[in-house]
Amino acid sequence: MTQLSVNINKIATLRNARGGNNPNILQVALDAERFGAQGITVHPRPDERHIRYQDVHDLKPALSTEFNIEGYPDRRFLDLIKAVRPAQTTLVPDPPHVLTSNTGWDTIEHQSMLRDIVAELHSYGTRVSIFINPEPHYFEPAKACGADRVELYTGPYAEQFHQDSEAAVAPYVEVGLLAKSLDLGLNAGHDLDLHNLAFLKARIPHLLEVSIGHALICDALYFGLENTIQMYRRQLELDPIA
Ligand SMILES: CC(=O)[C@@H](O)[C@H](O)COP(=O)(O)O
Ligand SMILES: NCC(=O)COP(=O)(O)O
Repeated sequence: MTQLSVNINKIATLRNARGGNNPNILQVALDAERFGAQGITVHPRPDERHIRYQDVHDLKPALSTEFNIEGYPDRRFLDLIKAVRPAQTTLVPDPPHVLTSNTGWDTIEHQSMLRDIVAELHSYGTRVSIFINPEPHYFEPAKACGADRVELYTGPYAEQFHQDSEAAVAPYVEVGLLAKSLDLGLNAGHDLDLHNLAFLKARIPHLLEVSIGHALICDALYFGLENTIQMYRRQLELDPIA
């Protein structure tokens, strides 16, 4: 079964637009869980333009599903993980002012740094996932770093999906099998939506988790949060597409 982790960064973006506490992040996260989210994802960035470090501290004791914290592992981020101890930490190589995540780790170049960081994070009792492009040469080094899982960066898949869905998914299927052979758990995320999700899941049935924020929150404007979360859950439960 593939778990749906709802990324609530966009809720924080909306809240921050007026400086108050509307919408209330904590309430939205609890409602998302009640509506069927199987995890909550946040990606605090150094400028705290959406989720703030304090939000992360406030969320942890309230949540009853898996908490996934994504981010670049600078000292402040590592100390946050040490304090909060989420179920999963996803390491993302974003520089400070990037608009949004746009690539995975070069696990060859950053092998020794990642190995040290994964070991430190394991000492805090968190599962560690590494955000990664669908390129086979990065997978054995990711395993050698000690990662429990990898999260496939699905931005390029989403971009190509409408032109040629088979070509778009092919590299992901290949590395999905490679991850399985290396005993690396498999997550996926970035720009997944109601159009491209079921196809990805059908081609990579052993996906353990997808984290979805931007499109899901946009859809919730039209369908409501409860309906939307249920719609995404159903995409993950459809029979395989021929
Ligand atoms: C790693 C990843 O793909 C997500 O965390 C995504 O980047 C969301 O971050 P933003 O909400 O800042 O765009
Ligand atoms: N890890 C991906 C994530 O949390 C959400 O990405 P997006 O759906 O906001 O593009």
